[in-house]
Amino acid sequence: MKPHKQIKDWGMGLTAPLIIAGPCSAETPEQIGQICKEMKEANVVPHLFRAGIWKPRTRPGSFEGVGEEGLKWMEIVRHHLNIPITVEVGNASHAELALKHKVDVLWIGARTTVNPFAVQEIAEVLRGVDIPVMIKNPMNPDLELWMGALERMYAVGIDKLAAIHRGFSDEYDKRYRNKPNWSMPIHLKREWTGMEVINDPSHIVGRRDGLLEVAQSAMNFGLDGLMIETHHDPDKAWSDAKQQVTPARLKEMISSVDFKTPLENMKPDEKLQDLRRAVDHMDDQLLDILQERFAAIDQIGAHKREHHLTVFQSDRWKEVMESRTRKGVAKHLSEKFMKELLYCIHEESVKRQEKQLREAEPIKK
Ligand SMILES: C=C(O[C@@H]1C=C(C(=O)O)C=C[C@H]1O)C(=O)O
Repeated sequence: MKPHKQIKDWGMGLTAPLIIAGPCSAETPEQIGQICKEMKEANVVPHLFRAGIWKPRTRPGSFEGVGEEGLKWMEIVRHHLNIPITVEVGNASHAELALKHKVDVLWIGARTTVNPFAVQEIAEVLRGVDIPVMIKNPMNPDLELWMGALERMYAVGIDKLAAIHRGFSDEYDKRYRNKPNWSMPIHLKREWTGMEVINDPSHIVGRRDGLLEVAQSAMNFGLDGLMIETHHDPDKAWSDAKQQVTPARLKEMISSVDFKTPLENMKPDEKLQDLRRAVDHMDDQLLDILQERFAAIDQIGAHKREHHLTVFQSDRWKEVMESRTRKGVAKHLSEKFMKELLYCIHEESVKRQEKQLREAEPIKK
């Protein structure tokens, strides 16, 4: 597959870390004008201005966005700040209207990403159009669905792509509106080389406090930008009042975040090179040990075949799991990590042994 175009190649003078800010919803032309004015005064002009035009609300009856009219107000942003604009599109007609009003960048929200029909319909409208699209993670932590939406865009010729991590709904963990799952963006970056992932702390936290902490974690993990909902009078906002910040606060936040450098295009220094050589050596040792362990597992498998024993032995497995987890925890490895590691090793052991049995004794008909 030919590589997609990263933010720096979108032809808009943008670079990562990308800062996207603007209100949850466009409300009135005055509101958009006031936010722009305060951004300018606070000297915090984002790279990309966001505004929700159509709001997917959980239940009908609350403010559902101003619709097409709001797209006309985006001219106000161009006039005051002269920066590109991004809006969310949730269906084909939104996409048509956004193109008609020359929106610069589109994003697809979490509630749309979960639905391949809707994503495909939007993709059909965008077929052959040169416009960047950002895809928010689906509501549930399903990497395939997230990748699928990016692939649907890529398949119709949209090669200017980025993803947005906005967290996942979690009915038990009330610390967050949408709990971050840092493994997901990292996994996406591993699966799709060069895919940039913007972080959306506003939807993750759902409140003003705690935004900075999440934004910093995103930068520590190596994410590629921040989308922060910004309103001149957050408490009076027509949607998401609790999580929006003023332009002045946005400025403080952006100044306090420590934007880290990805090493990708730089030569690591001597110290890092030495430490990585040590890690390379230890990984080789780990592999040698694993090879020896699986050789022993194979011998146990041969013994089981001879004595007609099942491969899975629950008592032994329980003992292995409990004792190794205890030892690992004593060595400051987390219990979760120990369990996942041991599950993975055990799964491979029983699969190898079962294959041994199957191949040694083909089923006779
Ligand atoms: C190796 C064995 O087979 C399986 C694999 C185990 C392991 O990987 O440690 C433990 C128990 C069994 O489910 C065994 O029975 O000892």
